[in-house]
Amino acid sequence: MKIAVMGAGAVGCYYGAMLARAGHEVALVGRPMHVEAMRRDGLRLESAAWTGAVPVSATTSAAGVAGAEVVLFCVKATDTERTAAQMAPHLAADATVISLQNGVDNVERLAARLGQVVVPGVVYAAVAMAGPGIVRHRGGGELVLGAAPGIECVAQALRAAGVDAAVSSRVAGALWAKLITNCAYNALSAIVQRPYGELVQGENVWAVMRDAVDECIAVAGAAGIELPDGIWAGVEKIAVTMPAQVSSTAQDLARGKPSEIDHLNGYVLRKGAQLGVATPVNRALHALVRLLEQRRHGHAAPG
Ligand SMILES: NC(=O)C1=CN([C@@H]2O[C@H](COP(=O)(O)OP(=O)(O)OC[C@H]3O[C@@H](n4cnc5c(N)ncnc54)[C@H](OP(=O)(O)O)[C@@H]3O)[C@@H](O)[C@H]2O)C=CC1
Ligand SMILES: CC(C)(CO)C(=O)C(=O)O
Repeated sequence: MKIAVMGAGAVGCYYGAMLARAGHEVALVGRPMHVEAMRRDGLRLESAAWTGAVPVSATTSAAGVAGAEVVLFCVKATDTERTAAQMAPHLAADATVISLQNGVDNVERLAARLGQVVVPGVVYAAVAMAGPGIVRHRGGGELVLGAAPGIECVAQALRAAGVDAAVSSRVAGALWAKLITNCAYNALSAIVQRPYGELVQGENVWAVMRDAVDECIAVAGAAGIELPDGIWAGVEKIAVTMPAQVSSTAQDLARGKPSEIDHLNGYVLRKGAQLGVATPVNRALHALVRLLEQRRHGHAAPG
């Protein structure tokens, strides 16, 4: 299968490496530092199960998606529109485009720019770039893909490559469940720059998380989303299974990069406003992260 990865970062390089290792033709579109390393040394995957380099083709140009049967769209939610516009002129009309991103609105925004169907994907992985052209797998890797024509074939290729990939007609609920977990942890962990295990020991932290989650559940209900059972239990589990983890929002802030907060708590408060559901806790968490982002970008308040 001819596969392109748009956004050669942690997620794109992980699934790209797994598919390339299984013999698929993989082309990655990414930043010069990673592209140069991949062209020179291949794409290196470091995981408990397997470590090594796989040959891939790599380019900094969005034209790298030309001719691909499957495109894994793996940029941050903040880059969706801009990247889609770069990719659109090169994309085959019958390519299967899969969004592997956090947030529930990427598919809609991407499809509007591309003028073609986009398949939602939920990513349950812990992966990070460990250097130019090097991706480190820390755990997980499961994918849930939305039901769509031809998608079972892609899921089969992923499974044969060692990725636990399922197809579900209830992917919207799964995406929202992930969004709700992000709304509970990401901003709090970013504001105090603390891992989850420590975070939840703070006074009233569980109560704040519960309030944020309840608001999200109310917004999802008003939006007609069928959530899976056990949302709060799933949220509680994260502090136990990942006590040493800081959120991706915390990592973005620490690196001075824009975070995805507008597509996490920010999305919930916009959707809540549209649907007449109050979201004061999500609004406060969003506002605090935005203030921190501005401070880190040099827009400090006078005095
Ligand atoms: N990392 C993880 O474990 C998980 C991540 N996710 C989600 O997956 C998505 C991707 O995350 P992740 O892989 O961590 O992010 P990364 O920032 O590691 O990867 C995205 C890469 O794409 C690059 N990029 C952005 N726009 C373009 C473009 N137009 N052309 C070429 N390259 C581009 C970025 O460069 P630059 O930074 O310079 O813009 C970056 O190197 C996010 O929505 C995230 O929330 C979900 C589950 C787990
Ligand atoms: C699941 C969680 C909260 C794990 O860190 C995450 O997706 C993130 O940090 O963005």
